[in-house]
Amino acid sequence: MALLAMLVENFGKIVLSTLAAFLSYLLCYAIYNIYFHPLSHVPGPILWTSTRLRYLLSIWSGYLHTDIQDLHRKYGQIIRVAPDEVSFAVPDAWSQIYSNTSGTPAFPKSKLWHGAAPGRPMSVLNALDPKVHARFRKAMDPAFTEKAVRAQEPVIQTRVALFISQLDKLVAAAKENEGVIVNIVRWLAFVTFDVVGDLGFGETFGCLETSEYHPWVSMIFTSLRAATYRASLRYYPQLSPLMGFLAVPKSVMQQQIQHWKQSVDKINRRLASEKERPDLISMMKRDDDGVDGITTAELQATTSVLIVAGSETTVSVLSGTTNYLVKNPDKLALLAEEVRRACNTERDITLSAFKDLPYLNAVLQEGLRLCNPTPVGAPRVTPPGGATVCGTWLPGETFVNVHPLALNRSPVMFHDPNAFHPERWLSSAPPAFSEDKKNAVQAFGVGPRSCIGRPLAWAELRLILGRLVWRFDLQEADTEAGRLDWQSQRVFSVVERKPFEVRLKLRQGLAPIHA
Ligand code: HEM
Repeated sequence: MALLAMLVENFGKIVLSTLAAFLSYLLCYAIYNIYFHPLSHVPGPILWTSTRLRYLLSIWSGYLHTDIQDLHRKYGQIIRVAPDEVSFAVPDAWSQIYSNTSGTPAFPKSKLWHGAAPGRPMSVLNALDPKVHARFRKAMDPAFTEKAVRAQEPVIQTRVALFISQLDKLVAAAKENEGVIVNIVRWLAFVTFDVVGDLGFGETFGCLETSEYHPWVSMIFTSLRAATYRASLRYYPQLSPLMGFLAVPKSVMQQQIQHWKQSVDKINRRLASEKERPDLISMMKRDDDGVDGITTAELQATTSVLIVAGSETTVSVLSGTTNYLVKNPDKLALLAEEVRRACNTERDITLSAFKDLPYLNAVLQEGLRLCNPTPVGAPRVTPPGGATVCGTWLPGETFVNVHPLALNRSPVMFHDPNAFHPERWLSSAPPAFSEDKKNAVQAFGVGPRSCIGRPLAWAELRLILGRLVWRFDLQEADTEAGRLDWQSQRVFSVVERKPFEVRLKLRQGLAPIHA
């Protein structure tokens, strides 16, 4: 009783002393990080290097990518962006961090960002052990080679043809010569999700047929934003349960569970069907002992990852590139001229007809440079014994990252870095671009965990953009959504794409499909 009375009487003092102790601890922690931490020699602003709070606020605001780009501009190519994190804007860092180089294995992923969701089987993304990851890649490889993509071409072409035909219907319904204003981001999302759904699940999401997002697809961005919040909170595990509850509403958690169940159902339906078709599921190697292939549960988790990894990225690059093209009509005219000259009729348009078109490839390279779909990069950690990257010694368990935007838009790497100049990628590039460091751009990543879907992505990028520009004249729409500045959008692991409108007209001399 006496103790309780004393506590009540001194409640104010106890709170104040606890607060003072906490603030003193915080101050000592910040002073240690700024002046005595083994990374204190790496330049960076005190607000970012003293605690991780500023970094987290930046993630939560959706502007980590541009904040880090600004910090690189101010503090240099190798900077400290949190007490235990260093960001590199040096091309050599790609191979030194992400590749297996002469006896030094690629730096591992951190559990903090890449742990499997509770109750879910392991997928290729969170197979953290290099040997297990190698088993996944070996089992998946046959589905992602150039040869496999050629076999998958009929599936891709069918979806792209429907994309064109649906847009044609909209154009045909508009007044002659006026064309129609469409939110092209939606349509590009419809086609990329339907392609990857058809290849991954053996059934499309029906987005193109219904001109609507399938609920599974609508959920993806909310899910990724929730996953970004949840992962970022793992930096402070003590606060995680409370803040996790605040940052990720229960309804989103329930939707995520629902999302997972639907994926499993779709994959099981595909596995049970007798359909003989060249899709991803049929080409990945299965082994329920998990020795010479991936198990059914691993296949379910990996296919679900493929749908997201294969669509969110491709749709961002296509939308961003279209955004730059309509704002640069002279470049758009060059592209249209090239693709139309290459194929006289729509039937002539094949993967092989478009594969080596220099200007189409240059436009897409420039799109990948300016509109990187994952501009916050791919975090890794140094091995327990520490490592040297680009001449900078880093203790063990230091977070490291190459922030793509800081390199891709750097005036040190590129002439006129924020402008859209496909010409810089041509073999006959104008002299102004001769000093460009093209190897700074690694949109598909580097090393054993780089993008397995690269050949498929290139096939989709060329066919979808090429066929769009072959059939339609595109113009900037004089609407608010038509003026979207691509670079201003927020990022939560992937770009939070805003509506972007363009005016579409049927190319002169072509008859509408739906006359
Ligand atoms: C323009 C389109 C694309 C871009 C820019 C892109 C970019 C990337 C990058 C940078 C990584 C490496 C991430 C890391 O190092 O942690 C990656 C990994 C991955 N991508 Fe892509 N990607 C694209 C399209 C695709 C497609 C079409 C698919 C398949 C349908 C795909 C499937 C994957 C998978 C499964 C991984 C994980 C690989 C592993 O962990 O071993 N991506 N992608």
